[in-house]
Amino acid sequence: MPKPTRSQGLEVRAIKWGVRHPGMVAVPAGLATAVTKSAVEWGLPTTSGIVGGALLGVAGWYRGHPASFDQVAAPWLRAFRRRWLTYVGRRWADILSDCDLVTVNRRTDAMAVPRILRVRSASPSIDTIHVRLNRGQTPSLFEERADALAHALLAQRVAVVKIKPQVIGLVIERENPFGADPIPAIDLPHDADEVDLGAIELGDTEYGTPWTQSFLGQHLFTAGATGSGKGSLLWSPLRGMAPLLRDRLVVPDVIDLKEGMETEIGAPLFHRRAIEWADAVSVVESFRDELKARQAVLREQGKRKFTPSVETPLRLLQIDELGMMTSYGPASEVRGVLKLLSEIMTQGRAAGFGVCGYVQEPTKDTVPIRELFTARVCLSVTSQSQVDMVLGDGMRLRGALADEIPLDPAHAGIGFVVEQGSCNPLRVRASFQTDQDIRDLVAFVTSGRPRLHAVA
Ligand SMILES: Nc1ncnc2c1ncn2[C@@H]1O[C@H](COP(=O)(O)OP(=O)(O)OP(=O)(O)O)[C@@H](O)[C@H]1O
Repeated sequence: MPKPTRSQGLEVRAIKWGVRHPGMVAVPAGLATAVTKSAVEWGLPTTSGIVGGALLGVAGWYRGHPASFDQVAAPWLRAFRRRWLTYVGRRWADILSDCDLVTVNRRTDAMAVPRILRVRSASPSIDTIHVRLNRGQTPSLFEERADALAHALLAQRVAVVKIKPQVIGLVIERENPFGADPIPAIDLPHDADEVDLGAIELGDTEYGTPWTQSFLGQHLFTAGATGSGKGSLLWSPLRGMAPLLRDRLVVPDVIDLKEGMETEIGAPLFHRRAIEWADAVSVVESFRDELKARQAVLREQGKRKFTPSVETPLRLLQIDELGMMTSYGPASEVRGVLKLLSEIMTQGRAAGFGVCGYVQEPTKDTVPIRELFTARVCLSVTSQSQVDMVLGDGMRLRGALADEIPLDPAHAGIGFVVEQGSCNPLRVRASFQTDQDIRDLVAFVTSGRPRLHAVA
């Protein structure tokens, strides 16, 4: 038999590599095969040129458009690297064996290691591995061993998610990217041109970049158990918009049915503030009436969209503990409130009327209008199912372990968001506003103008 040439030998080795490691995704084997095939057909110089060109293209993408690189290419490259360096054959087998998660055939004594089907790495600190269970194993066996597995993988925690019979997802949280100290409030912007309503800074992302949120044509939903830090997401948007509040290009209302405790200190910032049920209903009614009037004005002017101005400011309605309005209030009136809020939220976006709702309990029963919110933040919640309720189906499996965020000051304000255009959760931490920060904000906004607010 003729001896294979060097390039044929390479090709055979690449194919064998893929066959010998069947759990290890087809990508490397396919890639290696493609490269060797190209080397056989076009020669090494051409192939090196193509590979080099591709690498340069990736590097150019990274430098030229880091945001889209982070969203699209980085998760894929990270997953690839982790698959082949961290969760690779022998190492994976040893870890599972040490954690008692392998099975041994009684007849043949052969050890079977649960096979990795897929590795995803949505963020630098969270991986999700899909694993096929051996016959006789159950997801609860992995749940029992999750702590041991986390230590063996040098991770903070491992959560187990059932995907389908015999397949589980292991969500591996490698580290907490945020320190124990709160992220300080941003410096107060002084001029209106420093503020972009399409990107108000709320805190940091796990990449250490600013976490921004648009308030143009958006309704923001924030869910979190008591003590999770929802208050930060009430004050941070206002701080980010400070000069616009001062110049009346943004006019906020607030409903705070917890006896006004959360918002008392910043009361002068609000155009209307309600701390009792009857006033709260009238704030929602007035907000809807103003929306109707704004729509009429825009129609007369032949405009389909508002532009923030003193005559047509961005109107924000912040509702702390939204569940009190949409579920726990007097039964006879809750229906009317739901109708008003639905009207505002379905029609308000183009006219510049946004709603920010804050809830402890994000279920449909408590917040039937949940689906009308266009942006969502999930802070620490009390059950696994609440994560997908807030962020969308499958987000917990993709790494949003919001139910595992400890409810303590060192973790307050940490949560997950799913940015527009992305299908991966992003870990974020809201910046923290001390009482003094809120007082400074009030002083800045109200300086040189008569008090704006009128308690409804
Ligand atoms: N972004 C943050 N960073 C660090 N610590 C925070 C942050 N936000 C809040 N905290 C801390 O967590 C505590 C609870 O925060 P907060 O009152 O905002 O929670 P909450 O979710 O509004 O709770 P509740 O629903 O009971 O009002 C605060 O007293 C503060 O010490």
